[in-house]
Amino acid sequence: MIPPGPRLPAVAQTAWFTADPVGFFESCHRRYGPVFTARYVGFPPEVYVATGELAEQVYRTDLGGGRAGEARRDFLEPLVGAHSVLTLDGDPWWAHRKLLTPPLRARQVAGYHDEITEIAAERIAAWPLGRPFTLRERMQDITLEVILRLIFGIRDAARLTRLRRLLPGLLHLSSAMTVAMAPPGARPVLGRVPFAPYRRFLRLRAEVDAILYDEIARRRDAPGGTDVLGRLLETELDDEEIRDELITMLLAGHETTATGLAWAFERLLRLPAVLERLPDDEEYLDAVVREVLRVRPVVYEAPRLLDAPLRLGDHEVPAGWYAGPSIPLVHHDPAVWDEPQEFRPERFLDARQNTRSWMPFGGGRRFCVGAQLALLEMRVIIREVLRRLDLSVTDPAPEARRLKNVTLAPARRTRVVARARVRARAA
Ligand code: HEM
Repeated sequence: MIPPGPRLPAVAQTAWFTADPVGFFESCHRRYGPVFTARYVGFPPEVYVATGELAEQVYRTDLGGGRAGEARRDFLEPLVGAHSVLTLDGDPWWAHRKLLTPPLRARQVAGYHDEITEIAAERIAAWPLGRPFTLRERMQDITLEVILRLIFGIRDAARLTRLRRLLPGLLHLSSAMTVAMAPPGARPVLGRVPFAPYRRFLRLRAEVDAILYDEIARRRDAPGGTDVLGRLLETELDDEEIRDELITMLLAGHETTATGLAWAFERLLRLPAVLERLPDDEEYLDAVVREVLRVRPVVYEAPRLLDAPLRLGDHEVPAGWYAGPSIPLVHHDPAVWDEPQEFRPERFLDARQNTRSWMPFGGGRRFCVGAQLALLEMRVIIREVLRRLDLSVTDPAPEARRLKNVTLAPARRTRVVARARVRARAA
């Protein structure tokens, strides 16, 4: 039996999902149970599952029968190119994944701790005091810098300045343009239309690529370095493949981590008892980060495009459809999470916690390759902010979750006021 779902026309489901993704998931779940079908304009039907156990069954298709790469390719290829671990599948995917994993392992990224601390301290020192501002952009500024210095390995001040200026615009144009304005078949034409966003995107991309290829050439002449680019240059990847993977890590790791941090402060500033125990208890800080990503997962889904029909309990999902977890629903499964709505970091201090139902980074073989870096960044940046500043919110009401590209972001972008700490917290 095909999983049930709303009878509304696809256009109405798309509008509902876009306006309130979590509300849409919750309503479908209540009405149709833990496996349901949504229909969006321009895409094959998508089946969502609401438990960790069912999600695992979908992730098992990573061994054959499901393609995570193809599910993302149409949106991402204009920016990440044809050689990205995000959009490849099968053997070519594995060839890249094998090379990208070692430099992003926990032990490797631990070596970035001090430099992330420095970047955060430098940036936080420039935040305004005593007047409202939005934290999300400030977090994007920090996570971009981490990528430029520790992944791209760029040290040259002029180059850093140019990329800081170019990359936010490129990312912005690419998300707006690929989804809404440039279906794959129309791209060659749109690329020639003066003033079309797609043409502007191509121009910006060419500017960024010129800098990246130049950097790659320079580094081939002077090998070494502990950044991720240095490690990729030791592999058999050619320049174009390396360029594509650098942009992939930027795209996958910049806005996601910044949004996770924006949610961390959106939650913490409304939870004085939790805030009080921060930031110096490292184990508790780690639990706080994990709990933030549970109650406010940044990425809401991790679909696979099915090559073959997939059985999920009493249901069968046809080949050619998408299947994957609704991550917010899995993270609020009452059979696994005691009082799921409550923010309780202590859950993660308990070693028996069921981690199968915690999937902010997806799962299966396509599990986020940058998860360890993201977790480290979140711990370090939260700690550095709290050591230096007292933050307060401008409006005590919780911020709603809004769709922002592939993420769920705080609607008011985490609006706060900062004051210097009278006595700095212990360093
Ligand atoms: C809080 C921050 C982050 C979140 C919530 C996040 C979430 C995710 C999710 C849900 C997936 C899809 C997994 C799946 O399909 O099962 C993914 C994939 C990926 N992420 Fe992350 N991510 C974050 C940070 C990063 C960072 C910092 C990097 C790199 C530096 C990164 C690189 C990637 C890559 C390359 C993939 C594709 C993996 C593959 O298909 O083999 N992510 N991420």
